[in-house]
Amino acid sequence: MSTDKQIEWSEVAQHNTEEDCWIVVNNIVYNATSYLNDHPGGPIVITNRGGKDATKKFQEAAHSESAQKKLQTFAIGKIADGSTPLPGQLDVEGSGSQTLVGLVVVGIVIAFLLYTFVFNQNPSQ
Ligand code: HEM
Repeated sequence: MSTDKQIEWSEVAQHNTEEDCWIVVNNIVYNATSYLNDHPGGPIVITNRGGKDATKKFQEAAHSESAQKKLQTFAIGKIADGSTPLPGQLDVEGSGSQTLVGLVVVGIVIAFLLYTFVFNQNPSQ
């Protein structure tokens, strides 16, 4: 399908349901609605990114070449020149900082366990 049409991020944001699900991968806009129930990874991973950028998630899933070709068949346009994503629409910073929070929590738990069971044994018992 043609990708000449220019689409604003604000327009993409409105297509974020199971009945009407657009995602963006590398600044190309895809209408994934008809594919949701055929997706081998399930519909939810796609609808989670509905109305948003899905570039990072799509790459993280290490999709095959045929999956990339399949994706191209759903192209409906590209992000308009100069259009800026709304807050939370990009697929970059959010998950990175969540990973960091997760690591800090795991670190605190390990430090607590070490302190309780290794360093804090009472010698008088
Ligand atoms: C219209 C967009 C998409 C198409 C056409 C597509 C296509 C496919 C295809 C054909 C497979 C089977 C394996 C392969 O050939 O690589 C697959 C698997 C998978 N996809 Fe997608 N995908 C899309 C979007 C997404 C998105 C946005 C995510 C994540 C947010 C995702 C996550 C996955 C995962 C996790 C699997 C592995 C499932 C498994 O092996 O159990 N996909 N996808």
